[in-house]
Amino acid sequence: MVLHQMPRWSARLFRAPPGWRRTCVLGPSMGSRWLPDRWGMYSPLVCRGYSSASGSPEVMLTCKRYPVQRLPFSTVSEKDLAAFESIIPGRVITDPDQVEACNVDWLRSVRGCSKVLLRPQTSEEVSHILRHCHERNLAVNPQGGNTGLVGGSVPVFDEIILSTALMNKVISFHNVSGILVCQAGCVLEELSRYVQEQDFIMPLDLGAKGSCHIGGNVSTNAGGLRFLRYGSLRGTVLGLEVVLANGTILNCLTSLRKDNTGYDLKQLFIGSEGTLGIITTVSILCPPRPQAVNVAFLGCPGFAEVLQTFTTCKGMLGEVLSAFEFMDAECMRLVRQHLHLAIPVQESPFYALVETSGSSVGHDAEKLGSFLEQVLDSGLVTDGTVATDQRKVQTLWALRERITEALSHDGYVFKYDISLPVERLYDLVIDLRTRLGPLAKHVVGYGHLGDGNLHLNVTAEAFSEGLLSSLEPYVYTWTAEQQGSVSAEHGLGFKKRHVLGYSKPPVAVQLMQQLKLLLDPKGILNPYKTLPAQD
Ligand SMILES: O=C(O)CC[C@@H](O)C(=O)O
Ligand SMILES: [Zn+2]
Repeated sequence: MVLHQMPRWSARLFRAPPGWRRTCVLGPSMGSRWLPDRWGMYSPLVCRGYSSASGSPEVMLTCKRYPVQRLPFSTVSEKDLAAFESIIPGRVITDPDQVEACNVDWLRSVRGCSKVLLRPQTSEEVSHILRHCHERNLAVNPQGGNTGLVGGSVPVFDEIILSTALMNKVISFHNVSGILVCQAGCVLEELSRYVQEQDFIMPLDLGAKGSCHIGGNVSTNAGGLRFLRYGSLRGTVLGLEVVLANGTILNCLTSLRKDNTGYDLKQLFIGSEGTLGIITTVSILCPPRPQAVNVAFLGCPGFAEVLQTFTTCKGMLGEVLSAFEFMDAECMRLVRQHLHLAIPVQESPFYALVETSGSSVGHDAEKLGSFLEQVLDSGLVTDGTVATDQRKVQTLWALRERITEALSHDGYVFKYDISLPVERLYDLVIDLRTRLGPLAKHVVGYGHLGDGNLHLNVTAEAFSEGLLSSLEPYVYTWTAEQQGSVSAEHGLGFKKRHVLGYSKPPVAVQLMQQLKLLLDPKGILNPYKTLPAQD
């Protein structure tokens, strides 16, 4: 371990908070108001939030908070319910309490008023449901783990909620190629555990792993914590089965690494947030499980030093580097304050989390040791700690993964997920602190520095139009001026659909609208999402 070669460096032990990273999936009854949060725990915040008896304020209806008009879809009739019941007997949910939980997003920032929740188990059932909805002009909101951050996974009005929760079977896993084929509703953490038992890992990892579904991950093209090493789902997803708006099943479920026959149709459904079709089955390439994983948690005196640490890291750790995340002091303070997690290094203006994943314990430790020596000696890093055993590795990761959760305890959160040239990644955070002054409670910046992805979060006691108008369109204009992306990895959903034009030219937006019309002529699939409203 690095500690032995380098006495200045201390590997410290932290106690994980009780219940940390407990796994759960939606209970079979769906009658419970205790829903798992994105981190797979039954957190008090979520329990309070979903219990109307607790007296916590109701989330304002999306159609009241935002200027949005219901499109002329039909409304669900008794005959429709009977038709659904014949397709999925016993899995048509109309109990208001159960449906309500699926009407509200995890952040408790948007709320629809759907009256019906459907829980199919197979692609054929999804196909029959969509055929009926298409004929009847009924709008449908596909929903996975409901962990999205842009309001894409809950209805805006009374769209039927089609949950993938019961589509949770692994279909096959090939332990030579590492190709996993599974249904869309498999929970990411359960898949991770499943493939790990066979010495593989999932190519993506997210803070929300305990609740999010692989189908949701693919339909939003989720990025996450392993992107730096394993790249986008656009590369690791090998095939998809998708049900189109009219109920047709499109089988592109190949498990081939190479296939240049015609247009790559599956790419249309990756990242289109359920607006072009509902993903029902996924074929995905899993990398072999690394034999040695090390995590270093470092304190840096400034953002310039974080950047230089990253450059040094790439140069010295090269092929074993698997993650480089950064956090500012403000977000770590909130993690300590709201989650009571101990920060293992001296208080610093910035922190970096570096992960290496390789095949040789000794080789990786040696490389990491020289890197740490170099960054410490040159003053790029002022304090740090290293973990090699799994429990400590997870404890360090928790400090990064649980920032979103900590922020949600701080009040209403305005979220921005931006791609920027890495050297400008933190400028907007500094700029906004001055611009917003006391209007904001906290302005924090953290994210996937290795991918040029900033998570800019602004907290306030409550949602406020005034604060919103100081933030938008300012943040988007600023980002567009740097040729950045206004949504790096969270998608556009409902909340960001109107800003697509900041990152894509009019011709591209028009082509997207034409594709939508071609695949979903009645617009029944996840309406009011992804594409800007058309007049
Ligand atoms: O809450 C956020 O802004 C980011 C969530 C997620 O993408 C993360 O990287 O932790
Ligand atoms: Zn992220």
